[in-house]
Amino acid sequence: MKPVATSAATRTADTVPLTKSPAALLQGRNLGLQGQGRWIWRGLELAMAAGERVALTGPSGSGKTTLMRALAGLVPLTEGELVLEQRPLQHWSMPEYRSRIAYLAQRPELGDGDTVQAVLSAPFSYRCHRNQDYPHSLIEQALHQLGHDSGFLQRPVGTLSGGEQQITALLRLLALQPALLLLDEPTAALDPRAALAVEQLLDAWQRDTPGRAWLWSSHDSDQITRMCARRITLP
Ligand SMILES: Nc1ncnc2c1ncn2[C@@H]1O[C@H](COP(=O)(O)OP(=O)(O)OP(=O)(O)O)[C@@H](O)[C@H]1O
Repeated sequence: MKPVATSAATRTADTVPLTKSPAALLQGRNLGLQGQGRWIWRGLELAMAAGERVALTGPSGSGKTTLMRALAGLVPLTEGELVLEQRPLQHWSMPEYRSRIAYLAQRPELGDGDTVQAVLSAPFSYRCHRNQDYPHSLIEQALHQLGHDSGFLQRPVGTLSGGEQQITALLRLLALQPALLLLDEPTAALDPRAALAVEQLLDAWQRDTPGRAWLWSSHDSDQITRMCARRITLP
């Protein structure tokens, strides 16, 4: 894993040259994002292979959240190109792209009127997921692993704690079986025991199907060591 050289004016990240590899999952070339008249990051080169567990680290304000949002297609890049599974971003429909690469926000939006069950099953009514069935047993099993019974599914999301909202958002992503998870401080709102349960759940999710990968942002260096094999660091 050799860092790709960039000019002195640009930021660098740990990269792997993957252009021709059939296992290439996500590649970002010369990525740059401008916000309010300044570059948040620029000249980023990054690559992830199928099956990789990668950490995204860097000081507060270095742009980890904005990078994840850009990789997820939620924020348009100012410069650069994204290639997912050998296909440039512009050749994907956004719903299809977002079903392959899923972003878990630090403070996810769930609405406040619906139950957990309604939030989890809503994406399956979208056209892009019409060929997928809602995975009842996967969700039941995951809930059990996280220490909740099926009564959790009937809770109105407006009554959930921050940690419970994070868990609900994570389950919503896992139900759609993406290839790449972008996890933005996924356990920040959880107590240590619940955080460990989420780590175990994600570990099992990743091992379950070859090729599943994640990019995991956390300020907890012990967690990064447990959950990631290499890191991309923003300066
Ligand atoms: N939409 C936006 N427009 C302009 N600037 C933005 C926008 N979103 C974020 N920023 C700025 O980009 C910088 C990076 O923010 P970001 O939240 O990505 O950092 P971070 O590394 O995730 O921080 P933390 O570790 O504290 O969560 C900050 O200075 C932030 O104010």
